[in-house]
Amino acid sequence: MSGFASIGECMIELSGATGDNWRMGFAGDTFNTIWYVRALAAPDYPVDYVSAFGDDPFSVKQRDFFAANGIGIAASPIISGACPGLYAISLDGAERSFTYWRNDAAARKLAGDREALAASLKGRDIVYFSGITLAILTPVDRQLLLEAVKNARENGSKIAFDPNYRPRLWDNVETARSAISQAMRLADIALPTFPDEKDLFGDATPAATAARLSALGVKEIIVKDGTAPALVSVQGREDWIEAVPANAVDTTGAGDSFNGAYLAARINGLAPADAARRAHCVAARVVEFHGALAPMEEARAAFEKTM
Ligand SMILES: O=C(O)C(=O)C[C@H](O)[C@H](O)CO
Repeated sequence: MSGFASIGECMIELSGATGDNWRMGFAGDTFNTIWYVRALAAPDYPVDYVSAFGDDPFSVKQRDFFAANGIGIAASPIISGACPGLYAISLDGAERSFTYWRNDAAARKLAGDREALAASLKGRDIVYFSGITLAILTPVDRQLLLEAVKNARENGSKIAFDPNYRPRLWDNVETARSAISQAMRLADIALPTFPDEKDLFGDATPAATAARLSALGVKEIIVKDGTAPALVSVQGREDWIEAVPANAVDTTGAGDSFNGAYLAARINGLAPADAARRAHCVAARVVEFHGALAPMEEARAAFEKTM
């Protein structure tokens, strides 16, 4: 087994507006996470972003960007005539909100080719996906994806999952609850954010989130809570890991970078509580940049900083 696969949608991102001038980049929750895994795991550790792509000039630029940064696309299909989705970041102070243009994005077809999906997930140490990955799929494709993840797990991959609840992407709360719980039953590592879990499941505290996920069978649970301490709950042991102060300008990607740094640290052999400490350091640096992706060398410097 070797390598990390992250499944989902990478969009065109508009961030850091000065007046009407926007900076264009590429981002999307599961892509943001693989970006930080790429930055922080060993340089020869294979990482692939599993999605579906278009063939217009922006799709070509997107794939060139991945390749230039050492991120493969495994057997992801390239769909003729399709193009990527787009989102723009609005800021209220450093707090972000998103406007999306993504209904026809190529990524919505990521589970359409079962053989390609199975090939992309084959032999991975870790397969990662999120509630956004589930939300963008049709109900039929959502089940195909969950089946592919289940097969990967049965074949020895560890499954990591972040519910990353975005109410606007779901038809209704019941569907979101059911799909996200189904995914959690397949997860070895859960990386939820407390306010999302409170909204969706009514959890009263991060400890209640950890207890609910543990009852679903998850063994390694990290409950993020913004600038409050993260709860690391692993087989009965609980550690609360303090966040790191930051001069935040844009909180986009904070949770995703936490996940990427956490998973990279675990891949590099660190224990869960130490991995969460590193993850907080990286997330605190990421929010000091506009957009979801901080330069890899900045993430590395934050990750290596002596604690
Ligand atoms: O909201 C989404 O679907 C995105 O993927 C955009 C952002 O990059 C992501 O939410 C940040 O966590």
